[in-house]
Amino acid sequence: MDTVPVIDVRALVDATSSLAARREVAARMGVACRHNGFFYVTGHGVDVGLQARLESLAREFFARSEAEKQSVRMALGGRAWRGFFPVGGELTSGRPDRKEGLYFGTELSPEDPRVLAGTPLHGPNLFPREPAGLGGAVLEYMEALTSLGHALMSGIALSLELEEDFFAARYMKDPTVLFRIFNYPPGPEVDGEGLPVWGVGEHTDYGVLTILKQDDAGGLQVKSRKDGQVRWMDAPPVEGTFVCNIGDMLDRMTRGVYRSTPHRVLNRAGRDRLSLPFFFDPGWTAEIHAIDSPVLRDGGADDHAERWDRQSVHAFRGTYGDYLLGKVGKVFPDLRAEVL
Ligand SMILES: O=C(O)CCC(=O)C(=O)O
Ligand SMILES: [Fe+2]
Repeated sequence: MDTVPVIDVRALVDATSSLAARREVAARMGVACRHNGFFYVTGHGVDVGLQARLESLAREFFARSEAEKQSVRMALGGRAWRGFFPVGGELTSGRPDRKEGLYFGTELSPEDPRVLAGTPLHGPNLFPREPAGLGGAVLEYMEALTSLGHALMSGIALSLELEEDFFAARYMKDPTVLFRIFNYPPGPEVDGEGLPVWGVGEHTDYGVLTILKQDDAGGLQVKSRKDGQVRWMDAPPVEGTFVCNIGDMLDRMTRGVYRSTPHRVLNRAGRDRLSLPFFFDPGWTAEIHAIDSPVLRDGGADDHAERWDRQSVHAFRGTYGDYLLGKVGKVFPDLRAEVL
């Protein structure tokens, strides 16, 4: 399998589908998850008009002046960790990425007990005043993608011979939802010292499932292993699809049978690249455990020596909130000191 497979997930989204049809989709997802952990989805039912509106409003935002964009800078979002960061502001893999972005998450009122208690990454969003419709479109999109996330997780549960609501019941009753909009400006592929300048450096995602909308610029690459050889393969834009990939927590839960696969971005299009990753992850206080299932008895080998961060997800004990905080603190070192 040298390309990222395209899977029609209509049966998972459609409440009237047969169990046999859902199992068939799940089986395809299972193959993709055991292989590279990446697949495209079609038949997802997310409104095309909403996607187009969001994309165009996002482009409008990034085209504004730095000063306007800074009016919603992340430091103003405080512990909720929301808002704008400029190009070079995020260090995914220890070095500054060539991207700017907006961070969003579940909209919580300042009176929510978790916000009152000062829980990091919880709070109201920091929406720009202009373009005026952006905040509303983001909320609508997050709601649509949350439904899709539940549908896809039911497929992943079936693929592991678990109850369809396994993840919904145990981990995602109150999922941690983070949503980002990134703009990758064009630029030279190497810096003054000849080192590559990534849009996003090599990394794995932290949670369970990422659902990514990318524009037509391309540049996303997935690390693949074949006969012991590492190869970077392209995950090019495919009209009407989302790219899905699994994160560290599903790797942990499946004992490494479903691997969180490293990926990176290099914008070679010579123009801006827009991408919108949606992270559908376990509840903040959910304790992450390996799933007890015959299918997962012979888990994959511990891979920490080969991982980009040299950490073992299998040695991790704690809640998803603990895991996530450890990671975000590293990618925004300045902000960490300021707001956490
Ligand atoms: O922009 C992309 O295509 C990928 C972004 C990504 O990997 C991430 O945000 O975790
Ligand atoms: Fe990622």
